[in-house]
Amino acid sequence: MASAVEVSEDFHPESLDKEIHNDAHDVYILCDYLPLFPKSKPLFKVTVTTGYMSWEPTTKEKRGSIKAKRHSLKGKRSSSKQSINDDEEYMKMRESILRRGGLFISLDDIVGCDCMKGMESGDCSAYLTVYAYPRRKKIGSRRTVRKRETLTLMFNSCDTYDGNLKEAKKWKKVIVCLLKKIRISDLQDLSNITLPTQKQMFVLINPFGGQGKALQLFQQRVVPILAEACITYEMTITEYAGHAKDMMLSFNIKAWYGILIVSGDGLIHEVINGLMERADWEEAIKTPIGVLPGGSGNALCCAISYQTGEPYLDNHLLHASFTIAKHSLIPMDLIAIDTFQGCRLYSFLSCCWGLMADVDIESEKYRHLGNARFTVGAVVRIMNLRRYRGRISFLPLEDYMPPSERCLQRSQSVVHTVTASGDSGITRSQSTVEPVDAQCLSSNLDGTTPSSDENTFQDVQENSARINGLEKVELNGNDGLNANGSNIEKITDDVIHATGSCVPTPLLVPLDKPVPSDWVTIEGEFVNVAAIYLSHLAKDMIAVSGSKLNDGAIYLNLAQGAISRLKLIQIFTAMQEGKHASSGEAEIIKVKAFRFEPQEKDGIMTCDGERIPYGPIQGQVLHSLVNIMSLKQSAAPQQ
Ligand SMILES: Nc1ncnc2c1ncn2[C@@H]1O[C@H](COP(=O)(O)OP(=O)(O)OP(=O)(O)O)[C@@H](O)[C@H]1O
Repeated sequence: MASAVEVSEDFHPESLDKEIHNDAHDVYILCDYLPLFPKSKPLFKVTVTTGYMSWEPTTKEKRGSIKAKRHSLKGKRSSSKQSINDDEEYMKMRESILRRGGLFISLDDIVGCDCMKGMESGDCSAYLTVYAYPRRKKIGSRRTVRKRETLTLMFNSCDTYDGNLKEAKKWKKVIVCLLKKIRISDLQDLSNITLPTQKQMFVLINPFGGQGKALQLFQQRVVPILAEACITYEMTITEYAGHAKDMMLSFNIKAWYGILIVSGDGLIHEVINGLMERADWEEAIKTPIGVLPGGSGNALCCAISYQTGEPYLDNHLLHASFTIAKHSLIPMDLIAIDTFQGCRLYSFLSCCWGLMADVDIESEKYRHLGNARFTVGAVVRIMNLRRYRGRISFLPLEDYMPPSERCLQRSQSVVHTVTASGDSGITRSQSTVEPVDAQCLSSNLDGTTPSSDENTFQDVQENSARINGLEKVELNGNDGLNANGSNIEKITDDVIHATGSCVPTPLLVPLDKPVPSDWVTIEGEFVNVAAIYLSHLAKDMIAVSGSKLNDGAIYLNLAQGAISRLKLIQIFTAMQEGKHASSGEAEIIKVKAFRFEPQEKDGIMTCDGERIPYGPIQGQVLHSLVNIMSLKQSAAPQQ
């Protein structure tokens, strides 16, 4: 990091050309900053370089006039440390500028700048306002949060407004280039630099997301930040469940920079599945996707903030909007999910069966509580605990060591077979396992009607019928419906349409075939079965604190049937801070692929928080398929 350039007070910007010549990576600007005393001498030396902007008093005499400011800086010094990089030289520079009574702001905290005209008649000055969101200590808390700050430079060396505006525009361009990491080797070259034309964002808003305030929040609190960052957009409000997915099927990927989703995880699921169903899915799924918290859970948005060290417990919308304004593209894994009805879904968050799925769907009736609906739902469900019998198979990502306390039977290299005659049985290479329950659906999905498996095949039929039947039951009971009471429609919609692109999934064999021999199978009774791929399930539910967007891993959360209510409450409590870890009765296993085969007739299964037909499903990781708008990932998540 180069040091700031010392220049005299009568400095003229062009004179810097010579000085920056030997240091082609950094640009320095010096201009008048006269917000308090128009038409007086410059108070500050303003420096802009690749890492920061700073304001310093130019003369000793003038220092008294900014005494108050220097005082307030003391508090800011330590609190803003987290938002700037750790480069030693950079820190030294910052400290020295602050010591001299200056202001310092990291370019990482600046979203944009704009030229303006003075309000007063006769003022021929041009103003350049810089919009920044540095982190400041939250009053009464040890946490830091971003606060909007504007810094205004006045240009008044010319007698005409046009002359001053020309100068202001020039420095605006310099700042924009630095923000966009466009190299400027010489200020004379500035006119030769063409800034990339910015394509618009396609903004999708679910008016029923969360507590139904997504549109209002977007207009009041997001639009101003997008404007400061010069991000243009066109807004579309979804009209029905499934609308976003329909739009994605014919979305013109060439016409837009990216898709900005203002909703919860349900709309993100729709967008991803719409893009993946297209014939050109490989290109379409690379369309940058940004998310703003407009739902109840907002798991992806929380996970992004968590990984980048951005606050999300306080004013998440502001921090997520800042992320969009400053974003880089970070790849995210998707999970290809095959359902027993032959549907292919693409999941970015979770596939759940048991407790978590029950809570997600059953807590819909507490939607008015916002994010708290999950806590209330969890307490209600734990008090009325259900257990589900089934078989879980997975391909471990790392060496898998089952906990010795486990009561369940488990076998490495267990193969379930369905013979040509349709007899269901088990062959195993190592440990002893009881025969598979004859009602296991997955062994019979090829449609054969063997004598011993007749029930099983009927189960498949019944399962489909149950979905239709459920429609009435749930509508009558007003249970498990989404914002417009369309949950069942959503299931039906997915069942009918979710075929689409055939992305290769080499780890998966058809659901009616036994899992490959290098998979592990566990059979028994479970309270919770969840394949999770993000750190968060909701704002205060950190299911897997170590999960990254693109770590190629699925985190299988299994709670066996013997688990106590107390233990479950302890787990849910620990999840609020991400301190939940593997224990004997509740394991977290890192896998590449999984299969769930329920043996109970009734239950709830969810994919990304949306209900899917109840029956066998399987999934595998598709590494780094999606481009997500995020900040650069920080070394350690903070909150
Ligand atoms: N205009 C609409 N009318 C009714 N339903 C809609 C509309 N637009 C979207 N939906 C559906 O609303 C459901 C819920 O939306 P979303 O998931 O975005 O919010 P949420 O459930 O509050 O948040 P989260 O999933 O984070 O908890 C989705 O299944 C989506 O398909």
